[in-house]
Amino acid sequence: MPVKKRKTYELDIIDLAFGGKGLAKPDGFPVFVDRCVPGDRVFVKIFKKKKSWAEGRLINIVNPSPLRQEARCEYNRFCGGCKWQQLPYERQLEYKKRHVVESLAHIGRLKDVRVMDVVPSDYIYEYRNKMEFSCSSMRWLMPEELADDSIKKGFGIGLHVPGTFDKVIDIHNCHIMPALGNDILETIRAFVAESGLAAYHLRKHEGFWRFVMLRHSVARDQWMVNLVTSEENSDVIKALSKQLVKKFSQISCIVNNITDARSGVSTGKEEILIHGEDHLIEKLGGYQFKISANSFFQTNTRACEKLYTKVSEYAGLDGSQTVLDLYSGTGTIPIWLSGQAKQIYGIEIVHSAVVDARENVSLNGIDNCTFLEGDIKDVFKQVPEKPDVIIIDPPRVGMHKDVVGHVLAHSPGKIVYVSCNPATLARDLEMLASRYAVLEVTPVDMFPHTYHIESVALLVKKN
Ligand SMILES: C[S@@+](CC[C@H](N)C(=O)[O-])C[C@H]1O[C@@H](n2cnc3c(N)ncnc32)[C@H](O)[C@@H]1O
Repeated sequence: MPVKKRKTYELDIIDLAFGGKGLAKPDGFPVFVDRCVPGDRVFVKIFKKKKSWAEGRLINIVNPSPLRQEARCEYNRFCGGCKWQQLPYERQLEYKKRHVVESLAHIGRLKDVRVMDVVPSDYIYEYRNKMEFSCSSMRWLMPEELADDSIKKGFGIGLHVPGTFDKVIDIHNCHIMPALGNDILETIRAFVAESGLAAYHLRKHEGFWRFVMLRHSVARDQWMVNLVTSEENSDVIKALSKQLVKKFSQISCIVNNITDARSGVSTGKEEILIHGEDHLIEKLGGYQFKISANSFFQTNTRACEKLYTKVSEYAGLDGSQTVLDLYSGTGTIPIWLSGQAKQIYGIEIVHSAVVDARENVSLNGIDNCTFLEGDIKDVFKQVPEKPDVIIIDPPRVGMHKDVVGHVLAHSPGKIVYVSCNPATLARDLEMLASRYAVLEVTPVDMFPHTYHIESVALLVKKN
């Protein structure tokens, strides 16, 4: 075997593989290494060894690839957020397209599908409209911080080291959210540090401060601050709110979500409105959307408009069709298409998302969108009309096989499949390919500097 666990090796990175990791092949044996660029010569320590592949940790770069660029973010070597910053954006798009093509060919056995160039994100920094930072009483120290005695070693607010639940990097500057978010976070950090209340201990499950969620409305340039705590303490939360509102006129909403759940989920069991309204208003195209603290909304607003434009184009509606939108979330796709269809039905499992969808429909004065609540595999039968077009936008795991069965049984003339995971996209398209021809797939980049890629596929019924 060419490599052994816990040993270090000097390797040449020859490609990028699944999950965005660099690939080296000493004597033909695949070794995956995170945060590498093809053309890098790197020093690597093997930490996982399987029969047919191994995984190594980057120790240092012996010879950087000519492709490599300086990452803008100082936490880039450790943070789980955006690991591709060292790769120029055009190259990121090339690799993302290739990932879609290869997933379709290898997982879905769909070799001849036309895959278009990736639709890029106009903003490659400051593009995320929502960030969720964890509070920790035991923050993880970067190597240079370990040597600095002036650094407070306890409390931190930030993002996790990938694959860990208890290692939080104290992030002072995150480049993928709008810059003001960092100033807001800094004010919160200073307040929390002086508050006399402990940040959450992620192993002992003790402490008051749990998460800070920041949300931004591009349309109104307004911010929501969601302070997630383990219990209620209105004096402290109101004091922080007062400071924030005084300093940042852009904050239009502050809520306090309270949760004693042990899991790292920032959704509160109870929400208390502290300042302003309990939601933001965002716009997509000409439509307005109400976004509450716990609602799902696509995280890159401008790229979402590009995604939905592609959905409209593929749906090719002329006002006469009935559309069924599976996995409809807060109703954004039905509302986006409402002016182009006779009637649209959405199915969504999360109650609060369905409530938001219905509110969003009335907010926009729309009368041809109806939402059904429940698991699609159970609720599908309740759709009162046979759809001409089905839109499918499932979570990363893709479609349940019973849902595939329902879709095939209804066999609409056209299917538009939106996916955030090329692997499950390929698997599901293969299942649909018995009755449908996959005419075209367009990847849309919603997540610059990460290997994630959204895709829209157009399927038409075979004769
Ligand atoms: C990727 S989101 C898409 C949301 C929406 N189309 C959008 O663009 O904002 C997937 C949605 O599917 C919902 N979902 C997941 N499993 C479901 C199921 N079995 N039945 C119905 N909805 C489900 C989730 O709650 C989530 O809102």
